Amino acid sequence: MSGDMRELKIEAARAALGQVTDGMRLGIGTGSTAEEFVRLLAARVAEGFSVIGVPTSERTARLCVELGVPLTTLDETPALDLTIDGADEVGPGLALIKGGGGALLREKIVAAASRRMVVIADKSKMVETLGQFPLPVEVNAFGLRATMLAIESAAQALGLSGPLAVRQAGEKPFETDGGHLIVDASFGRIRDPRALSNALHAIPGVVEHGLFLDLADTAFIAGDGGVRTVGLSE
Ligand SMILES: O=C(CO)[C@H](O)[C@H](O)COP(=O)(O)O
Repeated sequence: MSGDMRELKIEAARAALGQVTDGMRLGIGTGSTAEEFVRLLAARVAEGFSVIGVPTSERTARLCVELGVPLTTLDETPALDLTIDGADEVGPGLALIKGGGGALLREKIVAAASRRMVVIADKSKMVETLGQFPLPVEVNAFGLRATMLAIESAAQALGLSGPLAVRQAGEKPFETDGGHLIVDASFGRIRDPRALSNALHAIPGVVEHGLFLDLADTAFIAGDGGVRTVGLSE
């Protein structure tokens, strides 16, 4: 990652930190941008700021522990004030593609348990139509081929097609924190994300997918001219 790109992620994360107030119960996202947020948050905690966080992945949990950000679980704290997370794509109406880091299931559970979700990203993530980034679909390993066929035909019924790839981690399939697999679906432009979301949810082997609809209310998008605040109407 170039230094400039990292700087943009830090700027977006800093803007999101401005939304955090003392005593908040936070959902803490996954990925390189969310990790910049954790670093900034940890510095505030070291100054005496009091927050408690639910991490959206084991990776984020490890970083929080290392940097001294207090953690809880969603079972102990089932209602959160604010989730801050990155995204792979940010489309109109703050529809998102997430799951590039493989944490989409916990990310969606945590975001849905939060009163608000704020997205932090650099400008490269803003798109007119979702789908240039392959859509991650978390699936149960049982019946993988049947599930992939079902995904293919559900997509086809919506006029979508393209290769499906089981995500790999070196020689082996990538395994999520929940012990599932990820199928990355390169459908191209997804003109009706809601229809695709519903169709994927109807497939028994699909655990969850990376379309985040009606979850985020604000995005802080960092570009060369500074950080742009994007609301639901944009
Ligand atoms: O959804 C995610 C992880 O599952 C990440 O938020 C997404 O992949 C963006 O990551 P980064 O900030 O590293 O670009």
